[in-house]
Amino acid sequence: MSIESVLHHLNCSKTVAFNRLAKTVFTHIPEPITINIRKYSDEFLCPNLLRGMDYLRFPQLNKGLAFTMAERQTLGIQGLLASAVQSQEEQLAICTYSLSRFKNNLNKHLYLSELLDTNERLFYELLGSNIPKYLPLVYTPTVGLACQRFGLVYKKPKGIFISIHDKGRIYKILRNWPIPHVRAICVTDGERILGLGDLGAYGMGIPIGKLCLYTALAGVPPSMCLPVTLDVGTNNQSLLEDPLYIGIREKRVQGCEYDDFIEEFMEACCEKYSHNVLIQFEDFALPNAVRLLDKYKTRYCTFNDDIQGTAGVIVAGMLTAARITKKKLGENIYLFLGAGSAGVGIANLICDAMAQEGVSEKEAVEKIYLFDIDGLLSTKRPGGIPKHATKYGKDLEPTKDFGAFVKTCKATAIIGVSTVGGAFTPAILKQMAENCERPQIYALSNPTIKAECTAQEAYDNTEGRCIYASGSPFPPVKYNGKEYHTGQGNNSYIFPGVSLGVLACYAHHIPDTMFLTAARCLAKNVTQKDLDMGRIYPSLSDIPILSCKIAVDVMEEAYKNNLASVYPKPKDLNKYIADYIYKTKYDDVRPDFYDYPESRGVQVKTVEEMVKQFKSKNK
Ligand SMILES: NC(=O)C1=CN([C@@H]2O[C@H](COP(=O)(O)OP(=O)(O)OC[C@H]3O[C@@H](n4cnc5c(N)ncnc54)[C@H](O)[C@@H]3O)[C@@H](O)[C@H]2O)C=CC1
Ligand SMILES: CC(=O)C(=O)O
Ligand SMILES: [Mg+2]
Repeated sequence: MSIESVLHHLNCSKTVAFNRLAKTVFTHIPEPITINIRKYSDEFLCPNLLRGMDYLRFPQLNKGLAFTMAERQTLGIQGLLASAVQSQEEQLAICTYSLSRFKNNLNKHLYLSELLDTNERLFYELLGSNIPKYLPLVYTPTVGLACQRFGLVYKKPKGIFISIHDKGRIYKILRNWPIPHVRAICVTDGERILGLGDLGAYGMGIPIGKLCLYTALAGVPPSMCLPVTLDVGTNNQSLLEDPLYIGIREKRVQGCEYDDFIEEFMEACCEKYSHNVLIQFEDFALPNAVRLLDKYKTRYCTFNDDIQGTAGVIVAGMLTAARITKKKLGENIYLFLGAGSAGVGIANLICDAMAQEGVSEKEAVEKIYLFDIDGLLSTKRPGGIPKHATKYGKDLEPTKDFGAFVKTCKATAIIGVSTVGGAFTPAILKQMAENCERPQIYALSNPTIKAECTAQEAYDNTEGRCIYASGSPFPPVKYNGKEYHTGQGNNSYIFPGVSLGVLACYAHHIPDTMFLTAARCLAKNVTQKDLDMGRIYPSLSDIPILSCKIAVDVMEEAYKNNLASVYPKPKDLNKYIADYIYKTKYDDVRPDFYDYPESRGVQVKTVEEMVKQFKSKNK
């Protein structure tokens, strides 16, 4: 279809046409788009040319049985649907019930994935209806399993795979994505998927899951998001031999070839989607993660979630813990198990937060100890200290005995980012309880099996005195006849809000300070009720509201530091964000074109009523 025929059909100018089309199909574009229409001529969907069936085929448009009779007649889909007309609430009740019938979480994940392929708004409506219940099904821990089984899970394209053999053609491949106005890309090369190691192209589940959270937790319109997997091979032998493996069956490419490939990818993204397209790096392995962030953070609108997002959420937890312990950040001793992307990212942001308390960098660094697979980061150890963590090297004798060191350094906070499930043994936890009145225990490795200790273990071994957070959710803890609901120290509290703010004001860079801003905003929103329940984070259900607050603070910072590109600055940022975000409720199809009387006449039932009705019918 040529652009000329589209314009002829619409009888209007190119820019007006595009804005009208884009606004109709992707109804959630808040700002006018000024684009080079030629660039998009071969790649956008024109609603006026859509055939009726397309309204059922495209998940962005589909409402299933919720199309009213008037809409069905208007769109020419009468008869393609059964006669019943359902409300979105009724559909939600059916989905809630259907999902509850699956016993296995991977099957639930698959059900949700299919719903996303069928009816996007219903999918997000369902997710939003109970975030604590559904988040673990689209995110950690289930997403880890889905990645491991991605060969079975993979059905329809939800993102783009770019392989090392596509070098020289990345721009062309990006053009194959059917939606033109992508604003946020989440990219992985699959080398460090959660704590599960190198999953190669199976890692695609992660960018898909993270971008789902952009929408579910921050209202970023899904059409703006593009998941990408860079398939540079895998060093995971079992995948290379797995008949179901969907990636290239070669060892990982490294060195200059890898770097050139990433460079071409970054350039192609900007050429295709404008220079401030946001690129979130996710689950890259250690040397690449740190190196690429350093290389690109001042050249592109980019951040590394494992380094910076994680730092934001953990510093927020520590700021909240300070309200319980009555100790400033600078009055603690921090001991890390794991000195990789997450560990050093957190340590660096703790230093930045301490600097705001007036602690010098030297003093801050003195309060932070890190262990990696080779033991304490000691200047005396053979093999030295990895470059990204040099400043944390201590002039102490090398040791690999983390447990003994908990006592030696008198740690008041231990942070597990090691991928070693169960590494915080009962002895270590007991020692923490001796070190201070309210020890902080962060068992952050994902998925659940990789957590350094469970919530229950932490309580049981610290006489219930610990302040605990984990990367994946744990069931409530029972201790001394009381129930505690511990918090999830997961970057999902931070990256959706930061990205929303960055996207909304078209910020062209994302400095580290934005993550401290987000951390402070998150910490400020923890209530006494949260603390009484045993958690240092707000409820997961509050994340959508928190993300909007974080976004507003991020935007304020962007304007203050001349990083924003939307001018004049909106007068009311809260309203601007509220208008910006994706709406999961169905809207009427082309109500301004057609004025059919409503023919539904269906009594709307509540979700509870529907579930009850279904249960009684299916006994
Ligand atoms: N809760 C959250 O929001 C987040 C959690 N994570 C989790 O943290 C873990 C680590 O992630 P990254 O830092 O990105 O990985 P990474 O690969 O960059 O770092 C892992 C670190 O653990 C160390 N390590 C490995 N085995 C060890 C052992 N037996 N003893 C001591 N240290 C050991 C490594 O030497 C390395 O320093 C993963 O499980 C990941 O899922 C990561 C980002 C966010
Ligand atoms: C949460 C996250 O980003 C990770 O475990 O890698
Ligand atoms: Mg990650």
